[in-house]
Amino acid sequence: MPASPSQPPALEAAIPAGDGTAAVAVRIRRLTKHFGSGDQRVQALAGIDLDILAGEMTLIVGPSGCGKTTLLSVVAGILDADEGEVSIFGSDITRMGDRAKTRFRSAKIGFVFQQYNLLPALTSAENAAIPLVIAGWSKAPAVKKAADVLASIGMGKRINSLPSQLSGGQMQRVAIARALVHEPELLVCDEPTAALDHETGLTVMELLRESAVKPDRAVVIVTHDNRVFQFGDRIAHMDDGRVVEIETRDRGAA
Ligand SMILES: Nc1ncnc2c1ncn2[C@@H]1O[C@H](COP(=O)(O)OP(=O)(O)OP(=O)(O)O)[C@@H](O)[C@H]1O
Repeated sequence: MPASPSQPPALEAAIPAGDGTAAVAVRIRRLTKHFGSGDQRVQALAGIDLDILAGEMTLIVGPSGCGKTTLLSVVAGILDADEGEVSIFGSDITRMGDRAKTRFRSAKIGFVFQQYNLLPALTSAENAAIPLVIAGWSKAPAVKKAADVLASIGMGKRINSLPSQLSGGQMQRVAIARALVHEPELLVCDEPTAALDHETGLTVMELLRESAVKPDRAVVIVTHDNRVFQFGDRIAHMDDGRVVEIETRDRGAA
């Protein structure tokens, strides 16, 4: 169980040592972030130290308001931290200017959200092709590659469907294809199963493990859903803006 927030563990306890073989994909040190000021001031991140390893799925869990989404947003370069370091495969995004960060984010990071955020007038393949078009690909090869990714995740018969013709689980598959199409080094997911029924949520987590966990890529998932904890290699428990415990799952024995 997570430690009590009144008894924060020693810094070393919050940093997984790993077995020395896995590369650190995301190195987070002394990360702080607050919102508001005066009476309204909220310390959302109170000094996060965490290593996220390549080749693993790391889950970030904890009670509502503990800072999970804030942490994910800073790691994804969507939100600026107050202080601290976030190095993604060696590049410290907290030191980048806005334009460099936007470029870095488009090239290196894929996103999956609770709401699928698909464009309603575009087909599955066109939606999934968006990161490639943003990266400068012309439409035909981008849609072709997106269709191949969709086919690889069981959506081959749905490449020409509009979002309104898809179930929630199918829309989330399209969102996963869109997140993976440009082969990002880091995949971040915010509550990817929250809008899905239990069975579909498990299928989406299995799909994320199969398609996204690779030796040279890291996957980070914020979730409330304790039914999907079994899919994580590492579970970082947060409370009150801190990482209070890291659980390691031996998936080889699972
Ligand atoms: N834009 C904002 N303005 C003001 N306060 C904010 C903002 N975003 C988050 N907070 C506050 O920061 C704290 C951490 O919020 P955050 O959304 O990161 O928590 P969470 O663990 O993701 O919560 P949940 O599980 O409910 O989504 C909370 O107290 C929240 O009210």
